Amino acid sequence: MQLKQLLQAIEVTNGREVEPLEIRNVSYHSQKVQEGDLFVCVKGYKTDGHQYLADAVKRGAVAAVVEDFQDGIDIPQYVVKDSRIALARLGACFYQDPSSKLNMIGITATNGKTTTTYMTNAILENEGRRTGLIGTVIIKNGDESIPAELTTPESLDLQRYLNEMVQNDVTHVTMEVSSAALELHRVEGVNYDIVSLNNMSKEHMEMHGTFERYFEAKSSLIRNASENSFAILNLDDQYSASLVDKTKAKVISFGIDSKDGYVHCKNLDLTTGRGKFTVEILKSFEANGISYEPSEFDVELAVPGLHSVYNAMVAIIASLISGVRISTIQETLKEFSGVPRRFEFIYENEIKVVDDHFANPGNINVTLQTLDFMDFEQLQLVYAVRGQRGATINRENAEVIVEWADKLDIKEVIATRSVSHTTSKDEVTDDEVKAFLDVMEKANIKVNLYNELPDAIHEALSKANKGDLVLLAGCQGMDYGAGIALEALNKENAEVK
Ligand SMILES: CC(=O)N[C@H]1[C@@H](OP(=O)(O)OP(=O)(O)OC[C@H]2O[C@@H](n3ccc(=O)[nH]c3=O)[C@H](O)[C@@H]2O)O[C@H](CO)[C@@H](O)[C@@H]1O[C@H](C)C(=O)N[C@@H](C)C(=O)N[C@H](CCC(=O)O)C(=O)O
Repeated sequence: MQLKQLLQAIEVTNGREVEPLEIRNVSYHSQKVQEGDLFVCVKGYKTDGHQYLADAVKRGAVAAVVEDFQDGIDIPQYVVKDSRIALARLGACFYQDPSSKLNMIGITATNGKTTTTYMTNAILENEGRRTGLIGTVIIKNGDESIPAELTTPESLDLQRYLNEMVQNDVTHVTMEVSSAALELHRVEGVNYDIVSLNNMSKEHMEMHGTFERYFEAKSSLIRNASENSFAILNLDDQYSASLVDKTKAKVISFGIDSKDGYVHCKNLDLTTGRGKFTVEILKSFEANGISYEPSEFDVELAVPGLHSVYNAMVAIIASLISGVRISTIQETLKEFSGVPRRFEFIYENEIKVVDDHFANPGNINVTLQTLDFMDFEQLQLVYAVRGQRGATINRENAEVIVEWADKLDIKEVIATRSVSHTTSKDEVTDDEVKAFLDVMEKANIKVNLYNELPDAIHEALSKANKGDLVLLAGCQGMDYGAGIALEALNKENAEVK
């Protein structure tokens, strides 16, 4: 693509004449630069991309987009105010605006993004749509998928994936939109047909600083949605509800408690472990040429918990807007097997073992609430202290456990200075551990602290009696915590036989 065409996508402030250059590719990491690239210098959290411009030139960059002009560099430099925004717009332009050729569904929330996108994708797929899925676990393009590195990829990579999906005849893409992505302009230039913000609670203070800034980032997905799009908002969540009149999008609101929206979830029954409820369309709405008049239909949900019902409501409404038949929605949700590490039953025998990512107060609250709906003898809780997220989140996580301690009969917790989602145990600080321990001590809950996760898990398993439930809370899934537990349980079974 010609440099001139690309630069029309961004605002260059140093007004230099554009050289007639053919650009092979756009890149933002010097080590990935190849001959003929336009290199975008991004000021990051760890380092400054401007420092790598000389290296990028050596590797073949023929032009650069910078925030600060760099002396002694022998290629044309185009100065912009914000190179992350520029990177996103250049990506959309280079890949010929793929999102406008796709039905794009953007899902945000503090908790439940992954489950909601999986549910929505499963419904669309069962309706015979060719789908893409982008999120924490995988990036799926039609029949193929690769493991994901981030929840929401960097803007340029995101545009590349979307373009690959267009090339592969995908029609519907459901994606998780993280607050980090919104803060760092990764989805700038993505045209959404449907957006949703389902719930908000404290998370990612290490990036946003305050809850207000976190909400500011999250809500921008809704606030910036176009008048041609739909916004699905949850009236039972005060933050989601506050956005009803803050968007140009057509709002389809819903609630379980609230009956003021377009869609109401009633007759909710969670006693069997599977959610059962009735979706009642209270106010008519039209989407993609289909009119939905006041009516109702029943849904059975294969995954447990009230939070799953909220996630399902978003998936159901997104599917109705996308023109999916109600029977497909019902059949899919009845069979939906859930998402790895989101209240995932990894073992169900004399004892049950549940793996949960247990990341923040909001998600811990719904996880413990789900346990409260269930029948079991004693809970054995293995809490992996969260590293690199600060003392506050560990203190607040502990406070939620304490809030549920009476109801769930938690008198003892097995804790481990082990891995969190992104860090190794060596990076868990004493402050982070102490913040958790202090709250537990005050509440008279005994903590057995282990350095190594396997030791903590073995203790929990050896303590568990018939009918007990072991909760692996933040223990890094099959590749670590759940894997260790399963190996031990399978070995034990083999020995018994
Ligand atoms: C805090 C954060 O989000 N950081 C992301 C950000 O990194 P950064 O801007 O700080 O980059 P940096 O490492 O300082 O480098 C600055 C620039 O120099 C360039 N560079 C760097 C080194 C080099 O040799 N050459 C070079 O050109 C880099 O390509 C970059 O452009 O941009 C990088 C490129 O896209 C991301 O990989 C990186 O994600 C890090 C790994 C990360 O862990 N992010 C997490 C917090 C995140 O985004 N999480 C959310 C989900 C959160 C949730 O809901 O749980 C997500 O969407 O995944």
